[in-house]
Amino acid sequence: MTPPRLSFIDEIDDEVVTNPAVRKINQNDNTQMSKTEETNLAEIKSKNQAAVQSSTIKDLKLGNNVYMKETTEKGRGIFATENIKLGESILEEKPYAAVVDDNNLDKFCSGCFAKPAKLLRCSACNLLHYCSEKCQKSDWKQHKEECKTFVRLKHKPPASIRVICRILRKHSDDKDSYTAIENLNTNRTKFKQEEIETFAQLSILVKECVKISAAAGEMIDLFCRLTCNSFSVLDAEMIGIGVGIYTNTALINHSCVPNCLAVFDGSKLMVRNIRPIQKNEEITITYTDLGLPTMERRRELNERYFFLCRCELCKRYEFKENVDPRNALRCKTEGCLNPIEPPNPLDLQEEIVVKCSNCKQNISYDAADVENQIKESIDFYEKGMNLLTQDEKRAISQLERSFELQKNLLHISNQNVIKTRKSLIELYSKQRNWPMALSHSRQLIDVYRFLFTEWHPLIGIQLLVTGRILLCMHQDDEGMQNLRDSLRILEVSHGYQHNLTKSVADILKQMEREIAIRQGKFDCL
Ligand SMILES: C[S@@+](CC[C@H](N)C(=O)[O-])C[C@H]1O[C@@H](n2cnc3c(N)ncnc32)[C@H](O)[C@@H]1O
Repeated sequence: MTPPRLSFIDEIDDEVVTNPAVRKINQNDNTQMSKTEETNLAEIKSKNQAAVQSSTIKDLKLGNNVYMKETTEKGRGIFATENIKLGESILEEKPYAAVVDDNNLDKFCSGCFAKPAKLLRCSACNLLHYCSEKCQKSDWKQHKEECKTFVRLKHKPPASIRVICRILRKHSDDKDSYTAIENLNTNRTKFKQEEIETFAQLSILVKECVKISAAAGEMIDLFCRLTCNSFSVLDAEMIGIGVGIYTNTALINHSCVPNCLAVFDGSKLMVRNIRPIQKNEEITITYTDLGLPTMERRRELNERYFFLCRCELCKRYEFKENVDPRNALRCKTEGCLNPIEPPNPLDLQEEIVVKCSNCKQNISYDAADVENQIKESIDFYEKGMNLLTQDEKRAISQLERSFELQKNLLHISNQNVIKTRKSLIELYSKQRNWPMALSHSRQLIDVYRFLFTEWHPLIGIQLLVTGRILLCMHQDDEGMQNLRDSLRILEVSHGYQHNLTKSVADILKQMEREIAIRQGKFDCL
């Protein structure tokens, strides 16, 4: 599962930060940078305060059924002006700037983010690809200067730098629209010194790409804003393909039990509600992967967005008696699938006995042994993932070894089991080993139904995957039923107009027609 938010700093690999060119300029620039920074800090702080205090963003155009309000706990947020029934589009927004990820540049169009069978490559920089001349032309205003830079620089800037450069170029062309960027929350004072230093180093790289006169402090501020406000652009199946800045949607706060989700059609972002919403209820999306254990979600939200999540899901697992299945062991009693608390790494006790809240049996295990098995299964998983592109059969064998260890030890919804199953489904499908792919895919539907709300798109997508597998196995009736169930969810999570929803509806129509012809019920003319 890919979180809809960008891991902005993670995107920038160590190689870029430790690039000698960047270090050298940085050393020479050090004193100047801190002085400039100091002079700018007061100005920046007052600007930020003005922005955060501004429920005064008068020209903010949001959807018809929402308004912005400031709260003491979360700052600005978006709220419903009326009751909203399930599956509506709450906000739709084109990106202020968006770029395709480095490893997807030859797979997705840098203009519309579509994934056609064939792409045209920019013949000057050889880096960006487009689905059509039309897309290339419409992106040219953005790409023109960038293209020259890519040709000039040996080291191609990573996606995070490319997106910042696009923002800065837009700034010099259209100062008014830049207010939307300045209005984003910086959380500047909450970043660690080492993060600010990384931003300072990366600013040098940005300045190599764009001719700008922005002071060092302003640049750092921009990095802070993007870290807390940028989105991973996802493909229709919720896999990350790029990074984008959506200035209105960035006003929506987080919950691990969100009433809405961000889905994308190309680079257009749509916020759709997967639960009915009451008048004046806050609109929420998730900033993190909801398959992660609560402790990890909280840690990520705190490190990245500087808040302690107090949603009902996080609070539920503050109580020891509630075991989070996302990192749980499984009950050893036959037929009992209850989650069992995993060993605490800080606990020195070897033999652990816990009472299963479902079957009431005492479950005992050796903490060191369990930890070793988990570690071993992760090692096999990683070996399998490293072999993915070289040798699919060996990759499967390593992943199967990982799964073998996990299946009797970990809860079915444990994040490690989910990851292994997902990779196995992909590999078995590539190998056309449909029965194995089917068995994992069916299990994953159950897991997602257990973890997520009824209308979560991942359930719809897994039903679609399962339906396709079944059709490949000529199990038409069950395959069609899975596709129908998938369509019902996608109509809510993605909407009728989304290309994915339309393609599932088309497959269904086509299959119904084929089956009718086969059964002689339909005149093919
Ligand atoms: C993308 S911004 C959302 C809009 C923001 N509240 C504002 O005023 O601009 C992310 C920031 O909002 C705040 N935030 C978002 N969700 C929150 C939550 N559930 N609890 C507390 N603060 C939250 C945090 O400060 C976070 O860094």
